[in-house]
Amino acid sequence: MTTLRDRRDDPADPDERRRLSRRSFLGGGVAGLAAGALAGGLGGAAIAHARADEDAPADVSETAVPFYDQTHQGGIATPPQRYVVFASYDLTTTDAGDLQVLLARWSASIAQLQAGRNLGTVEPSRPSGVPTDTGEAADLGPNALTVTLGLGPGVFDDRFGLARHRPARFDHLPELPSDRLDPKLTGGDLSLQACAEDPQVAYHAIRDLSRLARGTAVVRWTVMGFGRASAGKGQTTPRNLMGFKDGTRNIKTDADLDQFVWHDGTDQAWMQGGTYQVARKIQMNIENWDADQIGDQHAVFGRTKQEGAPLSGTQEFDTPDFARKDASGELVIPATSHVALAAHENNGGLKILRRSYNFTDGMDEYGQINAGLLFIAYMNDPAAFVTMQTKLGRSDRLNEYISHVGSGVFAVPPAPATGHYVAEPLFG
Ligand SMILES: C=CC1=C(C)c2cc3[nH]c(cc4nc(cc5[nH]c(cc1n2)c(C)c5CCC(=O)O)C(CCC(=O)O)=C4C)c(C)c3C=C
Ligand SMILES: [Fe+2]
Repeated sequence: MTTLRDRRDDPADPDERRRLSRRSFLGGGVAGLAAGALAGGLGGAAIAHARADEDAPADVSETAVPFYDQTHQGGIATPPQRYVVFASYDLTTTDAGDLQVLLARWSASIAQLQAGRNLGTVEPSRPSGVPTDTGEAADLGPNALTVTLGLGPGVFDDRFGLARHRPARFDHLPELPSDRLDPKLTGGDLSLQACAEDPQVAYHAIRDLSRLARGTAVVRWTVMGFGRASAGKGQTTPRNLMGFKDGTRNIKTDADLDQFVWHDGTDQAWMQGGTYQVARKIQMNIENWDADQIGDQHAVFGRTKQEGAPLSGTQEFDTPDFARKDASGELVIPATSHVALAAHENNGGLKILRRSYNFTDGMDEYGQINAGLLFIAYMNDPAAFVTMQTKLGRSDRLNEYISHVGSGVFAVPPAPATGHYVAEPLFG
């Protein structure tokens, strides 16, 4: 499966930003209007933000990521934006037709939102009219918004008659070592991951898409995240709330995406070009971490804090030497450090694409900081996560400072062609 287009669409590159904006503007007309009509007869969408001027100064608020006619949905291999709002939904219907309509309305609406348009009218002309768009993103521009739509394992249970379409590798995640999952933060029939360079744009997308779901699905759990804690190709490595660079050895090449992330369609053709999404809400015991000595913090991750270098090297991108020993015969990168346990060299070559975000929920009832990592990862077999987390959950030195409290796994189909919708082949 080719991924060139996804990798090229890098809003960090000023030329690419202009190209994306221009392409969305030029390509958005007919398709956008058709999509707007499908999204519930919502006319009057304004193309206010995309620019046709190739020489206009780059502005990330003007960047639009195309939705239709891509090999893969956005928000997976497209460059991570600074903010996320993640939502999992429970279906409240048992009618496959209702699910079909929701997926069609969501798809058409996501296309509008990613182009920087409102979902219909913010200000109806008649005083008795109710706005179809809540309006808080009306002046903000597309801000590289991507909304990634996933289907939970429950979609393929006996409720909708879709069991024959369930991919063989796709099921609920098993209970894993060290899990402390809160049922209220776990599972879901559908997921939406809205990422954007402006938090209000991401929030607006989830708010208005949730409105559209009324009568068919309700929000089960959500996380608002900031400070992308993962690096895409060409991006500097951000830091997580423990102060460490996160994403240094993330998947960054098309070859790795093809091998580890994109589904090849074997056993279920509708998933070709799709992937699986694992979302984990991981709480950090921040006060304890902040009181820890720097030597132990280094040993927990197997990397230095300031530079982010493996303990066997000096520079961030040095290849870790997991066999290297110090003068007293101890491994320089401890065997129970986070990176030693997670590295592909020590897991039969296994890799996953991470797309995590920091989150905070303020303070808990004990006056402690309630914050952590919304860990999101993409892979072509959820068993990759299960294998890794089984190992990490058993032995990771990081476990003293974190708890997995929320969880979900979702099948993410490929992007639809213009005029079609995500997962449409399920209803053929
Ligand atoms: C099951 C998979 C993983 C979970 C869960 C996870 C949680 C988690 N990770 C950090 C911080 C860091 N992780 C780093 C590397 C890293 N982590 C995983 C997987 C999971 N992490 C992998 C596969 C890797 C790459 C290992 C390698 O090849 O070396 C790093 C180091 C920098 C980097 O390469 O990204 C940090 C830092 C936290 C804080 C966390 C849960 C809260
Ligand atoms: Fe990690």
